[in-house]
Amino acid sequence: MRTVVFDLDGTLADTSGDLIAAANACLATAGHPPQLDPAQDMLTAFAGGRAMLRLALSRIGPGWTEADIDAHFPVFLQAYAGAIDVTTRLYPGAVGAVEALRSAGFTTAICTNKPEGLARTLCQRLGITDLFGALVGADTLPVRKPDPAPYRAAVQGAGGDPSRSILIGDTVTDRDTARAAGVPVVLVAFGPEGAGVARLAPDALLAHYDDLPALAGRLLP
Ligand SMILES: O=C(O)COP(=O)(O)O
Ligand SMILES: [Mg+2]
Repeated sequence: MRTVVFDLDGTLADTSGDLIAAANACLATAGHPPQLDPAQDMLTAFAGGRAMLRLALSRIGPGWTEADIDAHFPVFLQAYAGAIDVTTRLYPGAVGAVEALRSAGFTTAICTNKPEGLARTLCQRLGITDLFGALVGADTLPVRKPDPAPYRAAVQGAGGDPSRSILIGDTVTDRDTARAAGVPVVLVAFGPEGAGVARLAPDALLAHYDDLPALAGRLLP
């Protein structure tokens, strides 16, 4: 069975607006004005909550430490959980492509560095839970991407074989996960960097989800 594994943030869905709003809400509880802008800071949003908090605290001033990030992180997660699907949208064609892959006999899974609970909540709100045979999040296993273990768990959870699988993602973390697992990686070219993600030397770029079924067929003949 061939398997296509998807990253979530920045790959299946544009979650950046809600991630940035939650980071700004977290700063507000500490008395700070908003530091992150939905248009300018998308790339950082897709690098995850901690990356957003590091950028925000750097803009406020020097002297912050990783302990400050750790202290802010639960507040950020709580704000995000309360407003996870306000502006978040699936990318055009994503659902159709996953349905087409499944009709063509592929199994599908999600491997994300979002906490599993939040990822499951978001998938339910977006109505895509049943399109995936497995979902592995940042805290499902003791290790997260770019460790290959969550990737392999996602493939196997969907009933697949890692040696007959590919990863669709958006960041260097996804590229490194695929390399560590020894599988092809496709990076989406509709994110904030556009086709600039080619700098990460993926096996292929995906300009639009309509192209994915044919591309998956070529990478996994
Ligand atoms: O929340 C993150 O750190 C990134 O999540 P992703 O792995 O779904 O892109
Ligand atoms: Mg991502």
